[in-house]
Amino acid sequence: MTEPIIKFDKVVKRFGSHTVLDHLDFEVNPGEMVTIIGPSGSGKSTVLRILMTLEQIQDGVVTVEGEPLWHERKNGDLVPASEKHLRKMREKLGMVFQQFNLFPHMTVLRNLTEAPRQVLGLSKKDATERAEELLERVGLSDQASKFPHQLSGGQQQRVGIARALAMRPKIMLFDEPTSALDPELVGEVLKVIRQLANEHELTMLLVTHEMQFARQVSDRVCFFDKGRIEEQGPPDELFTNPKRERTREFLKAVLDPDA
Ligand SMILES: Nc1ncnc2c1ncn2[C@@H]1O[C@H](COP(=O)(O)OP(=O)(O)OP(=O)(O)O)[C@@H](O)[C@H]1O
Repeated sequence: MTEPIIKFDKVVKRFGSHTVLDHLDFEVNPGEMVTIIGPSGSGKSTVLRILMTLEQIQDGVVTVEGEPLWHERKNGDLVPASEKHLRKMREKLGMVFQQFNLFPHMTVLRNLTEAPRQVLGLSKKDATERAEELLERVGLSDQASKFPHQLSGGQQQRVGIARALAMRPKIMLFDEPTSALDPELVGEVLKVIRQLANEHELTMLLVTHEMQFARQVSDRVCFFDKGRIEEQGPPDELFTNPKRERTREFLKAVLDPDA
């Protein structure tokens, strides 16, 4: 049996007295494309932020490629992770944010070369070659010398995807990557994500409100509610024949809001 590349084992996440993830068990297999859907506040983004080490957990264990993320093994025990361990683990993951989060004062090319040079120690030539190849993949070869504010939202988000890919992560996390975009710009970003999913080289975890897209590209859809997975399965099953009442209510509300 394949070992999961991501595993949440009874993970608890609280903000003050508010429990956002309640003993969450969740696994993703290598090369899998998993979409997380669910109501606002159900903890979807928190799952990604924990994986990106942007949020700490209060209980349970998260493992990435079989190694604990927030802990280190010392003499057979799990102890809180050092900054060095977190840095090493973080290199396995890339994240694309809702608000793009590009460096505003750097050109598109520099946005892509900065981390590979600073963090991975690539030469300027190698980082530039890698960046140019990625810009071609996301259809932005002619925009390399522009600054982010000179691009449309859809183009900025494609730079955001290329920038995350420039670090050659094994896992890509997408946090509602199209929700800040004008409707006519959503398609160009989904097209790039679809290409990546079709290549099957990366493990991908996508939080989205784009239900049709989730249905088309995912290997598995997880419906989150109140910090737990209420239901999960292949998209055709979950969308056409949801087993849980809560899933049915949610899908009805988002797919047929006027009914
Ligand atoms: N830094 C924080 N401090 C306090 N509460 C937070 C913080 N971040 C998130 N929360 C709370 O945690 C809960 C889950 O947030 P999360 O962003 O994971 O939800 P979500 O399912 O992604 O929702 P949405 O679809 O609206 O983005 C929410 O109730 C939110 O208010």
